[in-house]
Amino acid sequence: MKDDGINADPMELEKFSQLAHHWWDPNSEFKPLHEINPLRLNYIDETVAGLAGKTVVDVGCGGGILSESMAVRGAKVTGIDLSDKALKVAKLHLLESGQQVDYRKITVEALAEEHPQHYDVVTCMEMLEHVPDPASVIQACARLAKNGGWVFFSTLNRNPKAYLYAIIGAEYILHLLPRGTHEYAKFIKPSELAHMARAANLMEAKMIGMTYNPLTKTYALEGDTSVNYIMAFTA
Ligand SMILES: C[S@@+](CC[C@H](N)C(=O)[O-])C[C@H]1O[C@@H](n2cnc3c(N)ncnc32)[C@H](O)[C@@H]1O
Repeated sequence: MKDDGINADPMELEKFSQLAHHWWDPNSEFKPLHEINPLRLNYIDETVAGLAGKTVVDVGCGGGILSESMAVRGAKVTGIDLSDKALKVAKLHLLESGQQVDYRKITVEALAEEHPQHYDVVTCMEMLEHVPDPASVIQACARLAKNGGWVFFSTLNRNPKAYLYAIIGAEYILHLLPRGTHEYAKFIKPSELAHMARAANLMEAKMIGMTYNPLTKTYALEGDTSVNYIMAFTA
């Protein structure tokens, strides 16, 4: 936790704020998020046996790519983030899409105080590697879920291959992401994520890898969790 008691890195938030106006451009810095979105959306939808009618909170929602797509599937979605600009873009996009998402600027820890055991599904994707204290986010996500509800995290694994693919490959060679997007030390091994989740009383249910093939320029969900992965837990 930072000195001000807020579990956020202002420089990380600034990074996303600077780029926020590109959020819905599928050929921008956010291209990877657009491309992985159908994969993770289907994975979540199938895992929870249908998002339709479920209450969902999307933690670190950014410009709302995942939040909105879950609303399209019929979920009642709240999206939270601490970047004003990302939230503004997310809200503006609702005017275009006609979808409904309740976007709020609030820390996940504060929302968990406000609405403990409230949501059927909690998603926290590509966010843990950008916060000072991921364990605190995991605790809060666990607290937000109803008993028996689902909690999803996705993040980057920490090993030499992940460094090569996620930083050298994605940022320096293929230019999929701006340089400085990711900091290797903040990557999280699945065993570490599972440990923090168990400490938050979550039960590990399943895990899948998210891979990128630079030859076909396509993403896939498969068994290889060595670079990027999604872990699903029940509360
Ligand atoms: C890589 S983006 C991912 C956006 C979205 N989850 C997705 O996968 O499409 C990371 C997001 O986390 C947000 N973020 C970083 N630290 C945060 C914090 N402490 N609380 C809430 N959001 C945070 C950033 O503002 C940014 O929108």
